[in-house]
Amino acid sequence: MSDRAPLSNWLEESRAKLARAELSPQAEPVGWVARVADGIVQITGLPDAALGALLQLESGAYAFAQSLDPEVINAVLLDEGAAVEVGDRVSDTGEVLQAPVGEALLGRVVDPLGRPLDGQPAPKTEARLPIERPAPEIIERDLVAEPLETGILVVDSLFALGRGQRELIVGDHATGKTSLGTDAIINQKSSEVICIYVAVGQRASAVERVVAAVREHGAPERSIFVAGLASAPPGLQWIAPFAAMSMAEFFRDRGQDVLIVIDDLTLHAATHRELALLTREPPGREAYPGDIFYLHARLLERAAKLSPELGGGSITALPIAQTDAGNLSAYIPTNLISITDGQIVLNTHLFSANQRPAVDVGLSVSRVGGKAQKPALRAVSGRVRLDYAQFLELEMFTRFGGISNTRVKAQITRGARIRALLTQPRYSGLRLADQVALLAALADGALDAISPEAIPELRAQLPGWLDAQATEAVGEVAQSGELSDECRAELVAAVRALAKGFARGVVQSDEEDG
Ligand SMILES: Nc1ncnc2c1ncn2[C@@H]1O[C@H](COP(=O)(O)OP(=O)(O)OP(=O)(O)O)[C@@H](O)[C@H]1O
Repeated sequence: MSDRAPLSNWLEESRAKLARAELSPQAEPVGWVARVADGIVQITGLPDAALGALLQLESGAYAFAQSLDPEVINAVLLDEGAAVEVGDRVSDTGEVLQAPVGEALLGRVVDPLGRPLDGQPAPKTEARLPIERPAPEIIERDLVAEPLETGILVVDSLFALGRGQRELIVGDHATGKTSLGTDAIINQKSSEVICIYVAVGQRASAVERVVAAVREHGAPERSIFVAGLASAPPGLQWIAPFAAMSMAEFFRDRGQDVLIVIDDLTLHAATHRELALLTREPPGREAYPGDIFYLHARLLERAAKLSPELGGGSITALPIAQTDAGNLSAYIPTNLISITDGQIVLNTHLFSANQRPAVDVGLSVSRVGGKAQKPALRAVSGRVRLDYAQFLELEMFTRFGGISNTRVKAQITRGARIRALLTQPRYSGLRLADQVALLAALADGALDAISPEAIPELRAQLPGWLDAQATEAVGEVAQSGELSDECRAELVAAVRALAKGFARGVVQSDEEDG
């Protein structure tokens, strides 16, 4: 009897505790891996998961829901070599896939999820944003009216870019596409623009070259390198441009200007096709799924100039696309050409003829940037395009025989000089005043006395020479963006004086000039 008293006390206490307990049942969405192959996991038992939901597998690996069926979810793995087995538990994190954003990413090389690839500690980012975000509404946008200077004469004078523009860089393999994008990033050294380079499906060594070039010549402290490397799971490559766009939007929303180079969308399209085929989406033209246009349109629409009420920030996008045998009418290049506000076409023959950047001026176009061009540059670049186009046509005829007409001869020598001017080595961006001085001098015949072969050396010496000989004009053009008659005269006189040395065959060094 005495043994039973403690037991009944305990029972009573427990009953009282249970009565007091507030039970709030919690359901945790849990699914199971039904199939796993080629970076794709098929999951059953998560009927409420959202498209793009971030899912965590039993091994700790992450995947995101790429397509939803009533019975099964196709999710793309985001972790390399994740040990996934059939029957593993999968939980829905309740979040859509997000990318870390913030200033801590500046100067860093990271994967699309913000994990470091540069051997340094993980960046301490202050916020996260979904990788898929809506593009700004029409009412939220402003006109593209401010130039984004690339420092590359052929681009800035003939196909000027504006902040908030999307301009495709398109060309065959090894025609200088990456170099053009990298040079545009490097030239932002003298601006306040934040730069993001996104590699999709590239080799690590190629990304390393870009990082090294920006670190040596540009402003790495204002640049972010996001790499979805060829060796990374296709899921990571797929999200890379979207994650990078969210990283760009963080700065845009603070009123800053951002330049994003996406290298390249042809490989991104191939990754999208690979994932779509693995998840058994119906293949369309060239086996790409039906949403391939929408995929890139919704990505690139996010690059825009915001209205002053929203801070006036901008994202300028330079997506890159690769062609085969110069075929611009292939599926992906035509899609991208119709999504963007223009294209810079790079030509293999020009590249082999050492005319670099190998920009095909006949096929390239900038649909909005011209309006954003600084008045000083607009004033002097008007004729160049026409003169150059005429020269290219005339040059073809000269191949069939000698030219006796002096006017035609003059046009050809002038064209050859324009070609020499538009040929520009890497890492040698020109300032606005340098570009204006060169084109004004060309128009006024100040370069007529020198041979096209001497032009590269003249161009190399020009910035230092102008700083010394036309200080006021350089300052005025840089500050106002306008070109007064006095300024123009001062700049042309300075170029004429520099050209004199070359005309005599004497290459003056800066010290001699000083
Ligand atoms: N303006 C230039 N002057 C001199 N060399 C250049 C110039 N632009 C590019 N190059 C050289 O051309 C080569 C190919 O350039 P790049 O890698 O940029 O081409 P790509 O089209 O991006 O190649 P891929 O198809 O492999 O992506 C590089 O060695 C680069 O240094």
